[in-house]
Amino acid sequence: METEPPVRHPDAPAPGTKLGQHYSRCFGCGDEQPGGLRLSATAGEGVSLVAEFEVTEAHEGAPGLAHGGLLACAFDEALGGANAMLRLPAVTGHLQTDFRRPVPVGTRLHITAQVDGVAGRKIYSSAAGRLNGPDGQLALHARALFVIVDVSHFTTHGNREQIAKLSWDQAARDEQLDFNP
Ligand SMILES: CCCCCCCC/C=C\CCCCCCCC(=O)SCCNC(=O)CCNC(=O)[C@H](O)C(C)(C)COP(=O)(O)OP(=O)(O)OC[C@H]1O[C@@H](n2cnc3c(N)ncnc32)[C@H](O)[C@@H]1OP(=O)(O)O
Repeated sequence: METEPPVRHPDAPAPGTKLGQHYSRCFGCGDEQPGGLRLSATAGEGVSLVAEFEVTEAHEGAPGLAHGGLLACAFDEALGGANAMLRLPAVTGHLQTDFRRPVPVGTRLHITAQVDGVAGRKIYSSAAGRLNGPDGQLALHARALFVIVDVSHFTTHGNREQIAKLSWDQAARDEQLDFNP
């Protein structure tokens, strides 16, 4: 697949900037979603970000170990967040996750996610997850395809009442929807 290198948007948050939640009820990053992952993300260099979350008992699959689907969710969130550096609304079309090491409850999972290339509406991304910090053991690797969508994707298919409750500051900036942040 021929891709163009991703171009960091001039208004993308500077590297090191903590990214806000894009939606308070988001299972990945929202603080009003009980049992959610509460992933916190920081803008990285280029078109990338760094994200972390604490694996708790709410995330168990086997006793004392994280559920694989929840770990995939964390990657979906982190990879989706990396699109904020392009400042383009996009949704996950395809997500594949390699589980290389078990992730125990109590781990702080450290995720680096980056956009690798863009082809028309298609955004190709990858991410790695390490145990308890940037130099920790590699536990997961993921690749994803995101598809750039119009805002009407959310207004047509989403819940209009919940969308209407979003404040303008949260929903838009510079006459564009503000996707994280
Ligand atoms: C006032 C408004 C306020 C709004 C507030 C919003 C707040 C929220 C803020 C920010 C959101 C960020 C949220 C982050 C959360 C993490 C991300 C998620 O979990 S997203 C949820 C999971 N994903 C879905 O639900 C997608 C469901 N799928 C679809 O809707 C469609 O299939 C879609 C949009 C992905 C594509 O549909 P098409 O009809 O637009 O386009 P086609 O032509 O089918 O695909 C375009 C290209 O992509 C390829 N493609 C699509 N899916 C593919 C796949 N699975 N594998 C390979 N290629 C695929 C196609 O082959 C095509 O390629 P060729 O242009 O022909 O080269």
